[in-house]
Amino acid sequence: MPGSLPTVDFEGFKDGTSKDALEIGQKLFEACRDVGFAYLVNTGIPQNQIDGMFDWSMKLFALPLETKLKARHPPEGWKHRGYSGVGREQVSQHVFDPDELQAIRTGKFPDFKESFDLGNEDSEILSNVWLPEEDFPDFRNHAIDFYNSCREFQLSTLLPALALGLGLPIDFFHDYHSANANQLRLLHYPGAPTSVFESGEKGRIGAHTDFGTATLLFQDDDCGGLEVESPSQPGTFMAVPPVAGTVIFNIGDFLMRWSNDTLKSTLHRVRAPPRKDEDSGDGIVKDRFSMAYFMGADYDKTIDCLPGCFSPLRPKRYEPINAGNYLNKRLNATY
Ligand SMILES: O=C(O)CCC(=O)C(=O)O
Ligand SMILES: [Fe+2]
Repeated sequence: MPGSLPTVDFEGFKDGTSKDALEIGQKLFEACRDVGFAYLVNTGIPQNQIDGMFDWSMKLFALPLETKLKARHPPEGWKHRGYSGVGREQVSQHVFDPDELQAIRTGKFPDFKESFDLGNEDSEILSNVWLPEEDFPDFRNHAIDFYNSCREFQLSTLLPALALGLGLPIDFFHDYHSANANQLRLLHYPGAPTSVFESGEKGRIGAHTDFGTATLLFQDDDCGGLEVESPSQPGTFMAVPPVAGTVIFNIGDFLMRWSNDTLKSTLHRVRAPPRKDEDSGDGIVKDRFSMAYFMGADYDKTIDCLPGCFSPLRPKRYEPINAGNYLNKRLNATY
């Protein structure tokens, strides 16, 4: 078991009809019930594509701010598309001019990160926001291909495995995830002197739960800093270091509610990695890059407690709810 999370290996899952596939589903279910997080291996998402997307992400965030702002995130909180500058989330005003950026650098905003969001390229309601092709040629194609690889794994393997693990028909979740309402977020946490993280002046991402169905999280091999709340000791966070060849998976609040709280949407955060023993001076905490693929349910679907997750002894805790209403309410709250 790398680190402190369970590992689920999808080798041999194929079309999901074998006994091995059922066991994989059960293992995934147990991880989601007991921890809400797992390391996944053999997802079929090509490693060279993951590495390549990290390279694109690094190049994107290294562009001048004026260029990145050509793909500025729309002002509506629910339209998670395009570029958000450092400090944009959590605050209500735009903070894009250099003086304000300096204010952020000197500690006005605790979440020290910038991000770029994209989703279904064919969506009419929620269209992608790209940089002009001449400013950053080929990025668009690569980002869409990577999004599609994540979606392929989600539909061909992950959701079927989850359905099997919950004792549901293998295609149960497909009807609720057919509209391609997912989001890929590229994240960059700039480096800074160790002391500003230690003093609490800056953070990376505060403790939160994700709010959709589930998330695939890719973190760069180098930095570390992701922490997940311990299932046995609430309030205590355990380090979830990067492990080569794995993808991190976690449940979101929407699926937790749908499962009558059988599956856990677990608190997690990113902090600066701990200071190394030999580093007694004011060293620099490295930049960190990560990519999160948030799976979202179709906005027009209404969900009721999953079959098998309620009984006379464990009554339904929640009313049926429309996915669009639920997700929009949550999205608007963070921006
Ligand atoms: O950067 C990370 O590793 C975590 C990101 C995250 O939890 C999020 O964006 O919801
Ligand atoms: Fe998260």
